[in-house]
Amino acid sequence: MVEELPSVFLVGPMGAGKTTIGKLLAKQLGRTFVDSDWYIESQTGADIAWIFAKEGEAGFRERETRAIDELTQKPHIVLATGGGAVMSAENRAFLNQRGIVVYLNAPVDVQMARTAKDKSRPLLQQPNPRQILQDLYSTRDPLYRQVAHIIMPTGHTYPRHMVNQLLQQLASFNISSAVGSKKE
Ligand SMILES: Nc1ncnc2c1ncn2[C@@H]1O[C@H](COP(=O)(O)OP(=O)(O)OP(=O)(O)O)[C@@H](O)[C@H]1O
Ligand SMILES: O=C(O)C1=C[C@@H](O)[C@@H](O)[C@H](O)C1
Ligand SMILES: [Mg+2]
Repeated sequence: MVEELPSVFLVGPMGAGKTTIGKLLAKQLGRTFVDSDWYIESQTGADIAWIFAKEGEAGFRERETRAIDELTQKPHIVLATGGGAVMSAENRAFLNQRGIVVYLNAPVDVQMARTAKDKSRPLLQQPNPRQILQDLYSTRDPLYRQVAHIIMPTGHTYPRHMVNQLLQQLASFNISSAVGSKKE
């Protein structure tokens, strides 16, 4: 972990709000926001659906580990990770040891509602996405918890309110807002 300016890494399932919250949090902290899914797409020159179709999930995971290794070495950023990033022990060590990890935790019903219309997540393009989200949650929830320094439920809270709550928790890790947290 970089002592002076630790980065904040957001983990959690698809639809938990990592990208949404991450962007707002970075703005409040005056930091650069990076999304590992977007970074992988920009490095590859192709979207995630294309990578899964051409290289399989295994190919995507190799790219993801390279991206997580690289991005977790950057100080002073807010990083939103892909929903499956915690599946690799190597990624978990990079995340847990190099910054403050926040687990954004949303119930499966909420994940379902938030991801239903978006076709960009290849793992959910199946006849029963709810079951897939449920199965992924069962496998991954213990791993998100294992790697996290802070756990925040996101299911029923507006993004701006979530960010204010998160800023309060991050203060105890010496991470503070550059522009001050706004009241709802
Ligand atoms: N706290 C919230 N309240 C209401 N809607 C939200 C909240 N957080 C996110 N959303 C909405 O849910 C959808 C999914 O959010 P987002 O893309 O941020 O999830 P994610 O965790 O980054 O997912 P993925 O792992 O697939 O990248 C978006 O349409 C976003 O606007
Ligand atoms: O939960 C997952 O395994 C994934 C989540 C997304 O963020 C992307 O990283 C990709 O669609 C895989
Ligand atoms: Mg995202």
